[in-house]
Amino acid sequence: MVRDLLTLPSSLPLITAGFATDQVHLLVGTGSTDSVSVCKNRIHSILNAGGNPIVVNPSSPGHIKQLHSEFGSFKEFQIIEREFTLSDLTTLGRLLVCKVVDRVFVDLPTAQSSLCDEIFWQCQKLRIPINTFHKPEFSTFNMIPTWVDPKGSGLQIAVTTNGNGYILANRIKRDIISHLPPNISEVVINMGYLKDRIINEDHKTLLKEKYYQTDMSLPGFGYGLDEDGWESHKFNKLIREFEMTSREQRLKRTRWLSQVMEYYPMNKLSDIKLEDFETSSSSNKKPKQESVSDDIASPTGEKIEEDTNQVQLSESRKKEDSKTSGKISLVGSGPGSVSMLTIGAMQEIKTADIILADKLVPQAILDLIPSKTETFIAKKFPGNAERAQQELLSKGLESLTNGLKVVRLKQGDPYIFGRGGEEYNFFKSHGYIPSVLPGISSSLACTVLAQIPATQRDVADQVLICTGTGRKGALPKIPEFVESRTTVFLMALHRANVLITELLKNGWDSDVPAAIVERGSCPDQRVTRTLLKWVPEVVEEIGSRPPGVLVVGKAVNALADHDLVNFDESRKFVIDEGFREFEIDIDSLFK
Ligand SMILES: O=C(O)CCc1c2[nH]c(c1CC(=O)O)Cc1[nH]c(c(CC(=O)O)c1CCC(=O)O)Cc1[nH]c(c(CC(=O)O)c1CCC(=O)O)Cc1[nH]c(c(CCC(=O)O)c1CC(=O)O)C2
Ligand SMILES: C[S@@+](CC[C@H](N)C(=O)[O-])C[C@H]1O[C@@H](n2cnc3c(N)ncnc32)[C@H](O)[C@@H]1O
Repeated sequence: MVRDLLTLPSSLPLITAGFATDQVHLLVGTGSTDSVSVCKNRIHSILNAGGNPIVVNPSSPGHIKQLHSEFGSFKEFQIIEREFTLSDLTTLGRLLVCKVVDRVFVDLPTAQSSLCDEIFWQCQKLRIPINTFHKPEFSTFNMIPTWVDPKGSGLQIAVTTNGNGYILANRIKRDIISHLPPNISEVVINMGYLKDRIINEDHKTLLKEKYYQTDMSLPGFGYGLDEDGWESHKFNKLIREFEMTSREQRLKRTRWLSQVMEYYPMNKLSDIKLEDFETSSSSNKKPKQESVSDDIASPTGEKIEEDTNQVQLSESRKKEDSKTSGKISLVGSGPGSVSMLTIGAMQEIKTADIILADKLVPQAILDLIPSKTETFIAKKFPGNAERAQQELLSKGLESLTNGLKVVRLKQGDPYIFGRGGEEYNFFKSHGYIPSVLPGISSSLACTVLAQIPATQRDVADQVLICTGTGRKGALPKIPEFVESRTTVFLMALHRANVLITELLKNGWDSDVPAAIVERGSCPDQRVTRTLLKWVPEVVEEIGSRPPGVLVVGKAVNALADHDLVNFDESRKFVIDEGFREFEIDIDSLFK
């Protein structure tokens, strides 16, 4: 690589979102060309961030005129029409910080470029961040091309290539923005609104109570603006729906919103309301109470089944006198990639009157649904899965009695931990025999996507697909350890520590290879290889990118580069990011 090591930092810059409210930012010089566009962009950025831009040593009367006409109406903006002196650094700043300016931008005409060195070292001594235009050697930070949502949602998108090309960075930024849903502003505004409401209504009551730790147990959803903890594994941590502590009860909506942000189709997040949570989580919700009391009891499983029976009775009564009856299919949509959807599933998606989709059905599949088709996405999140299931079934039944073609779009395969069998029985008991279309289950797709041959001669002669979480969050019956078996655990990562402990207690080899395969076949697929004994701490370290499977067995490394998977205490895991989608030209397929 041809790089001028003298000018560019060898390590990557630390990207932060710096607060600049009321700060004084000094712009020394306005550039050596007729255009003041760079200076203008900086002044706009400083004003947008609530700062006070002061221009000193403007390069020409023309520049002064242009800047006054653009920024003259801003009281925060100043131009000092004289040469720069080093004392400006310690006299033009805020009283709060002894008049030291908070940030310096240098863009001097060529004739004054010798000053750059002096300004830089003075700023270093005073610990003032400094950027010198096109001189990285005299800079401690650089501005990066940033898109600011013009609708004021607060969304900003910045891209840096760390010196590989400003134009390229701008183009990458434009490409990212072009892929956002058109209503992204409304999505961001709505999510921020719901977060603030939940914090004010749920968390503040907790803060008054003795046991509430101030360390948010759900990073990425704290009071502040820190958004770098968003992949924490905790937002998906196992919560038993029917055995929540009163504290977990109070944080229920926090978990719900975290999962909605993680799972729900991006473009639909603008329509989510807190009432959605109430309806999908407790159709018999207690009357709203002023303060959250200790006696909120989660409905028991029996209560929910009774409710479901109520749904059945009332719907079946309706059915008797309905004139036409609808049709229903339970359709497996595969792990997520469109290239792994069956033709039958595609046909069902294209011809449905209403689609009832799992929350796990990824965006790429949902995007295939014709815009005219009503889509209802299960709001199943930790702690309200049963109620959401009931809501979904009654929606399906209502549509059937109205004579609609109902497609129940399940993630992966309907009969692999998809409640497909229960749903089949439910609709059959109401006189609707579902047609069931298999899908590629994530349990097998993820092994292939991670380059794991689930069976291979002299490596593995059997495959076991096992849940990590049973009814009401119970542990499954722990399978025996078989050296020649590949075991794929689903619904397991949110309780990896408990599960692994049980496996090791039951004679599983702690050094057997293991792989965590998350968001298989989606653009943000992640494969993490490690050893079984280290899975809990690896999950803790890399955070959660659900949904994910845990694959255990010698087959995990059968095709891997042995140097890469030769783990020890100093290197316990290796990550392989991303999935290269097969290009699918759907139209040509059906010509
Ligand atoms: O490991 C993780 O990160 C979370 C694992 C995970 C679970 N449910 C989930 C996922 C996928 C996901 O949300 O990423 C999400 C999940 N669980 C399930 C489905 C399929 C469906 O409900 O249509 C789905 C997907 C729902 C959807 O996408 O809308 C099904 C399920 N949940 C459960 C079971 C096991 C059982 O009930 O016997 C089963 C399989 C039933 C069967 O064999 O057909 C139970 C389960 N799964 C789980 C939990 C913990 C609470 C919770 O997190 O929902 C619980 C406890 C409970 O629901 O009472 C874990
Ligand atoms: C309730 S089960 C549904 C399984 C689904 N019926 C199937 O056949 O793939 C949900 C679990 O499937 C796994 N899962 C689903 N989609 C996945 C994906 N794209 N990548 C990795 N794991 C996935 C995760 O273990 C998740 O906890």
